[in-house]
Amino acid sequence: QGLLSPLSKVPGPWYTRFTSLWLKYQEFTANRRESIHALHKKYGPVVRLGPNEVSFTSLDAIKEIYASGGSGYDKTEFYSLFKQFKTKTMFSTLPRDEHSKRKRLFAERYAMTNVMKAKPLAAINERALTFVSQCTEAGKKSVDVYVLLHCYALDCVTHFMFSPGGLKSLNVQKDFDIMQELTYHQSLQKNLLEYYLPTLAPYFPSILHPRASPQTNQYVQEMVSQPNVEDHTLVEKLNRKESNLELIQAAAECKDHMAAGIDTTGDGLCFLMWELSQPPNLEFQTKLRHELTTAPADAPLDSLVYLDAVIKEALRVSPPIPMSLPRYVPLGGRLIDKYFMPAHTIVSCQPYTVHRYHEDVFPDPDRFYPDRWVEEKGAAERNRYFFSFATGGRGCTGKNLAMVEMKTLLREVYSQFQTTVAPDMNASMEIDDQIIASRPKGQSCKLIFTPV
Ligand code: HEM
Repeated sequence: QGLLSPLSKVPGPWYTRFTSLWLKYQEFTANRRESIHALHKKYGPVVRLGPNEVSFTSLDAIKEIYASGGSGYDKTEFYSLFKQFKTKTMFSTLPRDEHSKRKRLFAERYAMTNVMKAKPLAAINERALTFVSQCTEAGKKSVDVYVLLHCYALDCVTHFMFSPGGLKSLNVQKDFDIMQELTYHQSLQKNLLEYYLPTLAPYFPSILHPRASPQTNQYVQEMVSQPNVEDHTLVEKLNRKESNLELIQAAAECKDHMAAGIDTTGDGLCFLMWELSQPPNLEFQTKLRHELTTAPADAPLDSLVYLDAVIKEALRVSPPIPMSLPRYVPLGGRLIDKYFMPAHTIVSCQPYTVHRYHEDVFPDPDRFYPDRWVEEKGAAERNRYFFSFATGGRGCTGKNLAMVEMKTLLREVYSQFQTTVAPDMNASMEIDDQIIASRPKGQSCKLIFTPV
């Protein structure tokens, strides 16, 4: 099969024709993303990862895999790992038709017009001010922003879904416990075992099962049956009769969005503030502060172009979901980047590599350099290659919410403070891969906030 397969023309190490053991080894040792990236550097824009798996980097491949026909190809069983309360959610629905029915429920809630309504905005603003007051209170002492940013992201997303029942983990201990339950866990290998041995998984001893999150489960279940929720919230929509969801399905969706919204936004902001606090990058902070302090107080978030550039650059260099987003080639097979892929081949692109491979689009790609986003020349091309939120019908539902959360917080912080790396910061900020997302390895990022 190795030599006769239509995939035999795809470049890659010889052993990938015969076995997927190499790839599985990289996955279990949390090295999948880096090793795929190294293969692309050695073999080019298309590489074979295993007998039935190929990785791509080009814009044509991205469009074909993730956006052809609107939602691109079906997801693989990998996504079944992301069920909640043993129930399928929009994210873990594999076939595209079934997915688009469910998606219709969410589109209006996550649209910018809903996110920007007075009530959801007021909740985000209030949380950003609480974040800032904690930085002020710390005075000259260091602040662990890794912790606070996860609290901020959790508080914002739960307010959006459940107001008035949103969490206040930034300043309420029992809510903080929920943030901890969701953030500090190590389930990569356990999730992979469940993925590769699905028939044995029910018989695993409990130590091999991914983490449980009892406090979160209880909170979400209480929130979905909460009376008198505000009009803009997600749960208000999910609980409508015409939405046709059982209570457990609504709870599963909400828990999924909570999980999707905490580490991504939290880690994205954390990598961003860490980058901005590096001594050579303080000049970018100065430019950002200039934009924020010279703009009128009521300037719309979208008019702050340098703020947008800083966020895009942070999400480009350290995408919170940096790893392959696997899909199946549909019946009949498809031609992708001139290679014929038979039906059911697993194909993917990984944001980490998409953002680094094309040096004509992103010169000096490992460097954090926000100014590249404000250059007019090449702007359309850069935006086309920006893949942190994926693309097409299965791209990030929460993108608008995440952008508004990030912009609101950064506007508050960088118009009032300069941040620098704290002398007692010794945790690693290396990208540490989880099952699909990543996080800073040391799970701590200490900065000093100096009022300006
Ligand atoms: C900086 C922050 C964020 C980043 C970088 C991000 C990134 C992504 C990416 C790359 C995907 C596609 C994953 C795949 O195809 O496997 C995705 C999907 C998704 N995201 Fe986000 N996300 C962020 C914030 C959020 C927030 C705040 C929410 C919700 C409140 C959210 C909810 C979702 C949902 C529900 C999906 C599944 C969409 C579907 O299956 O149709 N995300 N996100």
